Amino acid sequence: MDVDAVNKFSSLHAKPNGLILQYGTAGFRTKAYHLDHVMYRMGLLAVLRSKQTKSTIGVMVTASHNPEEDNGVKLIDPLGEMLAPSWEEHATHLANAEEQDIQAVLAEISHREAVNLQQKAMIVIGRDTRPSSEKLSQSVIDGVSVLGGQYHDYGLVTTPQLHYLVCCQNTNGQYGKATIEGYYQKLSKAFVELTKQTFRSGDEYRALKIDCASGIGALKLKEMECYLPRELSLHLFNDGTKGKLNHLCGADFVKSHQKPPLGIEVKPNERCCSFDGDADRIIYYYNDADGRFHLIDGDKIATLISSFLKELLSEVGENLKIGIVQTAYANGSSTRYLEEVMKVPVHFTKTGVKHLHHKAQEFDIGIYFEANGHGTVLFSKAAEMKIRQLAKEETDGKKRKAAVMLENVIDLINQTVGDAISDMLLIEAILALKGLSVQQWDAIYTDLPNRQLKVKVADRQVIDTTDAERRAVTPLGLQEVIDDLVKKYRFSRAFVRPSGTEDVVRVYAEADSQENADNLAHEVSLAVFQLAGGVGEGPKRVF
Ligand SMILES: CC(=O)N[C@H]1[C@@H](OP(=O)(O)O)O[C@H](CO)[C@@H](O)[C@@H]1O
Ligand SMILES: [Mg+2]
Repeated sequence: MDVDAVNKFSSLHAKPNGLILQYGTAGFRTKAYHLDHVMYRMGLLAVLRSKQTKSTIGVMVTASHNPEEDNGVKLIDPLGEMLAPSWEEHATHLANAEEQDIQAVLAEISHREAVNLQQKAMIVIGRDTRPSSEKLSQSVIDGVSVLGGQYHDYGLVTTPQLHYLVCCQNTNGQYGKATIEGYYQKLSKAFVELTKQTFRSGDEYRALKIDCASGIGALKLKEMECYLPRELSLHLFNDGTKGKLNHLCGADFVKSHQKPPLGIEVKPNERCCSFDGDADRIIYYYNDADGRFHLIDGDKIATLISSFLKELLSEVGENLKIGIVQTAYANGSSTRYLEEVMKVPVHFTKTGVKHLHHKAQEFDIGIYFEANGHGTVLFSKAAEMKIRQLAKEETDGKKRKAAVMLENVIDLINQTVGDAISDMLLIEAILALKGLSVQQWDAIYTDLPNRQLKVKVADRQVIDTTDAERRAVTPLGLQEVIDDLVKKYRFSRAFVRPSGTEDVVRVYAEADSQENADNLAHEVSLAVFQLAGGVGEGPKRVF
C-alpha cells in the first residue's frame, strides 16, 4: 500500500465534519454533495473485496428512485449478488472513519478478512444519468487506482446491467459476454426464440408504452431496440430529453401514488409500464374504459411468471420445486391466490432484495418479487442443467418444446438481480404466448385495498420486529394495539417497521374497502406516534 498516495488522495476527498452514513438496504444513499468521500472510500473497499475474493467486483453509482439531487453507491459481489453483510459493516466503518484513520481501517479490514494485498484487483464501474454521477464515479476510480486496482468504467448502464457484467466477468463468459452488446444479444436471442411464431405483424396488441422515469432505462432501451423484433413496438416516454429524473414519474411514483405518471397519456385499455431511475424495477398499469386506473404490481408479475413456469414444468414432467418469496408488503390477495389456487408454496422474508434473493436460492426455481416491482427468477444449477439437457435430448416433442421454452426463460431473465428490461421482455413474451390482454392478466385476482403511510419518530430503531417484519416486538404494547385495531375490519392486516432507507416508520394496512384500509392505516399511525416516540405534528388524516 502506498501510504503517501492514500493520504494525499484521502485529503482530496475529504469527509464533511460530523457526517455519519450507513451502508443500508441499497448501499449508501443521501444528497449527492455529501458523497464524494464515500465514493472514493468505496473504491478503496472494492479493491480489498476484489483481492479477497480473487474476483471482479462492481461499483454502481446510483440512487435508484430517489430525487435527482440524491446519489448513492453500492458494491456488487462476484456472482452479481449484493455485497456480503460482513462487508456492509466494513463499508460503514470505512465511510465514517476520520481521515487520519483510513490507513488503520484498511489494515484492520485486510487483517480480519485475510486479504492478500499482493493479489491483483479488478473493479467494474457503472453509473446512472444523474448530473452528479459522472464526477462521483471519478472519485470511485481515484480510490481504486490509489490502491493499485485495475478498473473498467462501463459508464452509463442500468444497475442490473452492471450486475450482469460482474457475473459474466467472474464466470469466464459462461453467464454471457461481458459487454453491453453481449447483454442485448443474450436477452434478445432468448426473447426471439421464446416468442417465435407468436407475433403476427401488424398486431397492435403488442404495443407497449414505457415510462422511463427520465432515467437510464430510456437510453438503454433505445440501444436495444434494433436487437428486438419489430412486432414488439415499444413507445418510450419520459426518456430523459426533458424532465427531472423520477419527478412525478417512474415505478416508485406510480406504485406509491397509485396513479399514472406525468408525461404519458394512458388511453383506455392500453398496456403501460414504468421503470425506476436505475431500471431495476418495473410496474404495469392501464386505465379501463371508465377511466379507472389499475395497477399491476410486483405481486401480479410474480403470479403471471409463476403460473407460466408451473405450466411448463408440468409439461416437462420433471419434479422440480418452485418456491415463491414475498415480503409483508405483498397484497394478501396475491398470497392467497398463489397458495390456495395455484398451490405453490409462498415464503416470507424481511424487506430488501438481498433477503428475498437469498431465500429464493433454496428452490429449484425460486421466484421473488417485492410488491414495488423489484424481482426475478432464480434457477438452481441442477435445475438449469436438467432443463438444458431435456431441451437437447428429450425425444417426446411436446416435452422437448416445453424444455426449450424453459431454457429460453433461463437466458431471458437476469438471474443476478431484478431487471426492468429483462422482466419486461419476459412479461411481454408470456402475454403474447398466452394471448392475454392486460385486463385478463389483472383479473387473475383482485387486490385488497391498501394504504402505506410514514410516521416520523425520534428513533425509529425503538421498533423491533419479528416474523418477517409482520409483528412488532417493541415498544411493548404496540402489537397488542395493532391487533385490536385490525380486529375492527374485515379481511384486514396491518404492520409497522422501521424503514431501511428513510428516517421514518412505515405503516401498512389492508382491508375490505379503501376507506377501511385508510382508516386502519391512520389508526395504526396514531398508535406508532404515541407509543414509539413520534415527533412533530403527528399523523393527519390525509385520505
Ligand atoms: C416498502 C418498500 O417499498 N420498501 C423499499 C425500500 O425499503 P425500506 O426499508 O422500506 O425503506 O427501499 C428498498 C431499496 O430500494 C426496497 O427494497 C424496499 O422494497
Ligand atoms: Mg432501483
